[in-house]
Amino acid sequence: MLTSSLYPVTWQGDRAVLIDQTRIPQEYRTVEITNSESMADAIKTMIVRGAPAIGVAAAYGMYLGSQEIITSDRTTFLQQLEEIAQKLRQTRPTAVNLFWAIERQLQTAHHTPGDLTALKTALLETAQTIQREDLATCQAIGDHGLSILPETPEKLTLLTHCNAGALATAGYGTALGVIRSAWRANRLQRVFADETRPRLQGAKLTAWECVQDNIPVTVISDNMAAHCMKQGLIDAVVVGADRITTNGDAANKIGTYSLALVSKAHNVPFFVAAPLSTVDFKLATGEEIPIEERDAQEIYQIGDSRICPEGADYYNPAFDVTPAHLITAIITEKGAVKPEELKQFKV
Ligand SMILES: CSC[C@H]1O[C@H](OP(=O)(O)O)[C@H](O)[C@@H]1O
Repeated sequence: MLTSSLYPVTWQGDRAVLIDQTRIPQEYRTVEITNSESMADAIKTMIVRGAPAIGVAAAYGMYLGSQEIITSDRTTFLQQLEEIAQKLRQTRPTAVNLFWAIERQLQTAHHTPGDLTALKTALLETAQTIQREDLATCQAIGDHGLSILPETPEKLTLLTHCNAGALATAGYGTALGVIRSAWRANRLQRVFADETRPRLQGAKLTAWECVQDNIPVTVISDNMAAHCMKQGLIDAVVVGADRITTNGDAANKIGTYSLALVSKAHNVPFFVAAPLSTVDFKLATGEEIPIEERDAQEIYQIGDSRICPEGADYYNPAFDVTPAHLITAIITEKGAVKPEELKQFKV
């Protein structure tokens, strides 16, 4: 039974309802999505974000797009559905879940016999299945995390980066799923949350999720992790991932790589929590992962305030890649494994 009640995407009859994550924590608002174009925009503008969550969103976007196609001819329908798939693919390049969910919907379309009404129904059912599977996957990740976290006489203090929580998934979360399971098992003292510049998902979203669940949380700026570890404040680091390659290299929010280096320097276990849908077995190493670069305004502006002078240049990669040798274990729904053991799950 799922214990989280926070779902970033819900299906309500003929529309997807998204929590608008750009407004948390100042306000909790939802956005109704009734067409594929709006879903693509919601993913690109990060109203919905987080690898599994954008996979779920894209899956519903494919169904909404199918409803927009006016033809009774199956070949024409499938051609136009591919155009909708391409529109959704072009939203964000790094999280493999987006592409995996779109491909799964295309497979559904191509392999569903009967008329187009049956095909469209199958697309909705597949989106709902993807969402339901991810909910169960996150719970399993959380529970497998308990087996790998350090055994300490005191309750644990865990550091996380960005938001890999219920908001980033179908619910419950991956890194925050491990944190929630540790909290429920009475093994967690406190969470340290990196603010995670420039979009501040840690300060805004992870802190908000922890407060909602009454989990003690301390927000720190991204340059504090080393100092905290040197003081012995951190027992382990648990982060999410947007794309993991066959050798166990993991792309995650920018700043994860430096956090992994600092963890290694302080001999602090560094865990990546992610569903197997985040593993891209078509890629051998992290060098091949496309890294999204986002608008410079995310760097030079906070809210409505510009913090940098005109005339400066900006660089805004949204992700970086942590090499497998810096990762203690990858926590999946099938168990926690060393990075080099990940290939056992390749089908
Ligand atoms: C559980 S995946 C969460 C993952 O996605 C985040 O990126 P973004 O907020 O840009 O979608 C971040 O990398 C998280 O670790």
